Amino acid sequence: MFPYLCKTGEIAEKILNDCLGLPPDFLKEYNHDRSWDFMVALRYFPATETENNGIAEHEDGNCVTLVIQDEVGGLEVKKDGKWIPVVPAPCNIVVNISDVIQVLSNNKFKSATHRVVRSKDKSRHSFAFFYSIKGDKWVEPFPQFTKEIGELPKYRGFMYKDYQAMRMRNKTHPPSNPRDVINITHYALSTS
Ligand SMILES: O=C(O)CCC(=O)C(=O)O
Ligand SMILES: [Fe+2]
Repeated sequence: MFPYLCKTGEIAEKILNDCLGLPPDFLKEYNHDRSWDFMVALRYFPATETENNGIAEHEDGNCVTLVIQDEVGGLEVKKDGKWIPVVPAPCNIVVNISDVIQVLSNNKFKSATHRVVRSKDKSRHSFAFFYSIKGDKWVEPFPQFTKEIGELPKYRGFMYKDYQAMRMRNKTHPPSNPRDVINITHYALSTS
């Protein structure tokens, strides 16, 4: 399954490359190492009377995420402030844009805000495949979305593994104030 999802990630990356108007294979050449890709198999127990949170609202920190969910559903994506259920269908793979693409494209493409809501009486199963980039890759807005079009970068550059380490720390040492959870805005620059 893993090699097929790698391949699917490459196809999604190619489509994004073309939709962003980048030269052919530009993203592929930037992201040629697959060693940081990983996958998780998740099980969500049924909601209780008082609690239905599966995974709270978040954006993924990688490049592109592929989600395969079972027929129970529960994945939701936020659009214009509203939560839209991603209705499960056999053989469907959900493709979520994640933070790296948001930064490289200088916000032209937005990282999908999503969450999982647990169903009342059924367990839910899903696979999430995180198509990533190499840890020592430098991430900053591409010139095609900044100086070549006269726009200021909306993020300062960073090493992918440093961002991942901070996200991991959010989990191992959750800050007491949710405001202090580190996400991609940590690297945001004021452009005004
Ligand atoms: O289980 C799912 O459908 C999504 C999981 C997810 O968003 C994540 O692991 O980041
Ligand atoms: Fe996610």
